[in-house]
Amino acid sequence: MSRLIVISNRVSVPKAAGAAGAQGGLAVALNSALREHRGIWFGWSGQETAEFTGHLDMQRNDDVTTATIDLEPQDIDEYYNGYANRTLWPLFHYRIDLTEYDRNFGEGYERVNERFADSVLPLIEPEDLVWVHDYHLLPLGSILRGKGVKNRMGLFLHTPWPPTRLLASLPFHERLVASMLEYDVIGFQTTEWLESFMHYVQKEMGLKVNLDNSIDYKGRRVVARAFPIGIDYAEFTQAAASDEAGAAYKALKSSVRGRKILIGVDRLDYSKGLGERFEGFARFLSDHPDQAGDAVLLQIAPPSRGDVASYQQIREDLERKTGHINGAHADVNFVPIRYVNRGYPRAQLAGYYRAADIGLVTPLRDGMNLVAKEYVAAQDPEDPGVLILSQFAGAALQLKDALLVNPHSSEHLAETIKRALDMPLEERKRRHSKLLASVREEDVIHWREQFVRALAGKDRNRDAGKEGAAGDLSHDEAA
Ligand SMILES: O=P(O)(O)OC[C@H]1O[C@H](O[C@H]2O[C@H](CO)[C@@H](O)[C@H](O)[C@H]2O)[C@H](O)[C@@H](O)[C@@H]1O
Ligand SMILES: O=c1ccn([C@@H]2O[C@H](COP(=O)(O)OP(=O)(O)O)[C@@H](O)[C@H]2O)c(=O)[nH]1
Repeated sequence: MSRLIVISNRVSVPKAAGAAGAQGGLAVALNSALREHRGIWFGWSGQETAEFTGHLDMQRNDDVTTATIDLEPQDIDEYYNGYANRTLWPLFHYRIDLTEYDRNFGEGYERVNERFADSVLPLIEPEDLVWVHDYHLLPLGSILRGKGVKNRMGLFLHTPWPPTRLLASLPFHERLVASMLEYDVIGFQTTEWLESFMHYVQKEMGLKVNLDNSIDYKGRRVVARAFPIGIDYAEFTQAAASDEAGAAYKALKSSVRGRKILIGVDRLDYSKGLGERFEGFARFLSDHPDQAGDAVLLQIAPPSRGDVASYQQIREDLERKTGHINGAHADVNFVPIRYVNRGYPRAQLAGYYRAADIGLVTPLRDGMNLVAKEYVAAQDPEDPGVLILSQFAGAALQLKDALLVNPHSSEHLAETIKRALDMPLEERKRRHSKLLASVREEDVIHWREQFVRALAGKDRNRDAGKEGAAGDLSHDEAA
């Protein structure tokens, strides 16, 4: 088995994982994938240093070797807070109103990608498979090729890929996409994002997409496919069975005194649709005064990317909105929205998920959304809660037995909350067993195996026409 060199913006040391609580889905997924492979996980330490030195901090924990570098403040500003999270993140989540273009961000992004390439280069051996993650590092493969790396290299994008007309608003978009075509494999979460990418390369670059999902570019062949990420089902269900989960379950249940519980768990990010969710819940409270005192929404929202103005803004907006809704609907011994700005370890989350009658996962746009899958995995199959899921989350393409909603419509959200609260046990069980089968089978191990197999070049030509393959598309007409 070839060694894996995994490269992502952030590296999370496994010992700390779970305890920190505020980590996103990427860290959760990669920790578990790396435990299975010999190899190295390389990226930014999350720390800053006065001046960039390129010093590699190597550590081995829990069978995962990590190699991290510190970045200097200008790098963090221009690359992470700048081009990654003020330009690409909003654009990739269809928010061109929030997308900022600044020449310095672009330069910082390229400089940090160069720094990543120079630092990881000595760690790459000839037979290694190189697996790069996410929008922070789109040009890394092309920079490594320029430095002589001949290894098989793949990119997996954890976010959506935007429609061509939106992407065309990004200065130098052609150069960015052309750099991605230096990878051997490009993976997306869903066929929807894959179709948008294929549309771009055909319409903007005039390239032909072959029937086996490949694109021929400058004498090389690149395969693009959908690989929907999953949760570490075995690890998660073990955490869900722990004493910590049991204690969290009991504490939450007893605190609501017999009321129904709705739960949301999201990084504090405008893409997660928290404001719209609160509006939908408020509408439910107004439309159903008879049930209004019987339901509590617990929203866990650890702060994220707090140096970026749009994240400061969403935090302020949500504080105002929560205060307003609670002011209008609270009683002396009852507050309808419990809004908590901190992260929790996953075992504790598992207990909260299980205690909740409804999982409210309503992003306006999301690459996948692992919280939706964790909510399903945490339920009691004999008395499961109901998952309400945004039609715009990548997860909606797999979790079709959830109650799918349009998160922009407070009316639709309110009606769906009512429907979920009134849903008979038999229907809850029927829906849950189908959701559970998908979450259990399409787990993170399946995701990793599928991607690594494609990266190793073992399934070329094999997947045309399968679910998730570009063979699903009409190549000239994909939108
Ligand atoms: O590292 P941060 O800036 O704190 O952000 C956390 C992660 O957020 C994003 O997660 C995405 O990956 C998930 C797993 O594939 C997916 O379920 C979710 O829909 C995505 O939003 C981001 O893409 C990661 O790079 C960040 O680490
Ligand atoms: O307090 C928290 C909030 C979230 N998470 C984890 O962070 C991940 C969020 O992943 P998701 O794909 O839903 O969204 P992302 O944050 O990556 O956009 C999930 O595994 C959550 O269990 C956590 O451990 N503690």
